[in-house]
Amino acid sequence: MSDPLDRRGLMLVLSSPSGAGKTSIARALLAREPALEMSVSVTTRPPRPGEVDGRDYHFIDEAAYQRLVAEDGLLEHARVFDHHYGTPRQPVEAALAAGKDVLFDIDWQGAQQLKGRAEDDLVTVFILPPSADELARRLTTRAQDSAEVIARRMAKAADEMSHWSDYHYIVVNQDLEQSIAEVAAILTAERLRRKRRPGLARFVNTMRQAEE
Ligand SMILES: Nc1ncnc2c1ncn2[C@@H]1O[C@H](COP(=O)(O)OP(=O)(O)OP(=O)(O)O)[C@@H](O)[C@H]1O
Ligand SMILES: Nc1nc2c(ncn2[C@@H]2O[C@H](COP(=O)(O)O)[C@@H](O)[C@H]2O)c(=O)[nH]1
Repeated sequence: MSDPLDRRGLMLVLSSPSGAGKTSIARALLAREPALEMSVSVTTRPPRPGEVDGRDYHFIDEAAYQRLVAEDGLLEHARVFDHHYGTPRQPVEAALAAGKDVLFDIDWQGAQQLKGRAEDDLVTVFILPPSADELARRLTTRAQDSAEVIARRMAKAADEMSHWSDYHYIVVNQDLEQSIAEVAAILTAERLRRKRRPGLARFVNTMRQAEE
């Protein structure tokens, strides 16, 4: 009998203005979801204190980034806050082929590019902060960027937020635990979608035949 749980992997995208909480939600989700794999982006920005190469990002220089673009090694890529960011193609394709789900922490430009390439497999979530003041507070208390970088990110927040309505789901990240639970619920529901479960038709047919 075919496995009724047999299904296609999905691509779960989290976007938000900088500091709204994508990384915090993503980390918690990965810790509780063994079938979920993080897409580790490449970036030309320097590492923040505590960031680990290969875990948080693959930190690369401009020449390496341009090579990846030229050889079509990135599934999507964009310039964000004066640096280049991109999603390495091969690990995502390998994970999806193995039936795993992949989590992306990317901006609206990246989400738009993925939509153009893999709309059927894509589930997008926009994370909003509870207020502009709280967003500023989070960026400041994270204490990992210079005052200049924080000011630049705050200045871009309104523009980033203008893309909220292009996303399938919206989570207002006031209480972190609740936001994690909400994104986990989205993942659970999307995994159960009929279109992602090709094994179901045979499963039901086999049961129906057994009844005859
Ligand atoms: N619900 C919350 N309540 C209070 N603080 C939060 C909440 N969610 C996240 N934070 C804190 O806000 C700061 C920014 O969060 P985080 O780094 O997850 O944001 P981000 O959206 O990934 O930002 P960036 O796009 O710049 O990487 C962190 O210090 C984090 O601990
Ligand atoms: N389009 C893409 N955007 C990305 C990717 N990796 C990260 N990001 C986004 O960049 C900003 C800034 O990130 P930070 O780590 O410097 O704070 C944030 O919105 C990320 O979601 C990517 O591969 N492609």
